Amino acid sequence: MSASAAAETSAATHEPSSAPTSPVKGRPDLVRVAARVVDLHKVYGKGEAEVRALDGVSIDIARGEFTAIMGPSGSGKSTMMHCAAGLDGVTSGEVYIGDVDITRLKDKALTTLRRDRIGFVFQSFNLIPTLNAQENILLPLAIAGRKPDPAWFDTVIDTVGLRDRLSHRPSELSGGQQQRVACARALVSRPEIVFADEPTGNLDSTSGAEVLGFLRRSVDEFDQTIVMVTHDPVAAAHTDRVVFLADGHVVDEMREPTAEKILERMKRLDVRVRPDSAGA
Ligand SMILES: Nc1ncnc2c1ncn2[C@@H]1O[C@H](COP(=O)(O)OP(=O)(O)OP(=O)(O)O)[C@@H](O)[C@H]1O
Repeated sequence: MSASAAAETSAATHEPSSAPTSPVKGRPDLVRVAARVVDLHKVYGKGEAEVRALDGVSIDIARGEFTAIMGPSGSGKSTMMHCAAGLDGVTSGEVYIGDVDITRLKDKALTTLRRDRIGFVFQSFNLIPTLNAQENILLPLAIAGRKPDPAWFDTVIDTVGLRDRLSHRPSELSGGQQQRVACARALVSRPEIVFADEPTGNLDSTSGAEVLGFLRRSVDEFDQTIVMVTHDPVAAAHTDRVVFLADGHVVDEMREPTAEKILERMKRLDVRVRPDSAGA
């Protein structure tokens, strides 16, 4: 995705995240759920080249929780996140953001929903090189024709610790600082949910810990909902809940995760996926 497209999809209203909480008719359970995928299937290719990347995945993402999606390489993590965030179409199944099944939306409505209700953080930051940090952070709101809430902007800037870097361009910032700009950009519009795809994948452990600390604070202090795809058990240990995928299926989940417990679980998944490594 281009940086501008990423910025556009990050744009959102600055209404608080409580926006659309009315239950789907007959589905009062959806009130507590920020996002939900139901029996999701995603098939790439045809015939001999067919890959069943997701094979009946159902996950509820509770409001105000930090959820990690983990699993071996090729297990379907990125596909799941892209389908859940409306960046990719599904083969079958339902995907709810709040109470809206986004698989039923036409392109324009889907683009608007992504812009107004979802924040994105990508591994590669996706900042606009010619804009300074403040302009990057505010770009999605500018594209949406909205003004930032000054008090909320201040809160976000202080939380990510970027106050003295606002006039710097991305090339003048460290990787960790750039990712904090990207996090601020995702959060300044108060989206209902933030999807983060390997947000610490390009960072050293210190910068990664800073970014994860910030994401954690945004959940604890601002009631943000975050879904993060990661390979890193240390990163996933910052979350409330880890959902494990293998071969396009949800195979387990863990609450109050620790890096040790996650590592142990991942080892068993790797053995399942690659039986040859069982004795290794
Ligand atoms: N555009 C595509 N066309 C064909 N196959 C694809 C495509 N995208 C993904 N796949 C396949 O779908 C399966 C799931 O891929 P996905 O990228 O979701 O896995 P992942 O768990 O995110 O992997 P990784 O940890 O390596 O990033 C893999 O077998 C992959 O090769």
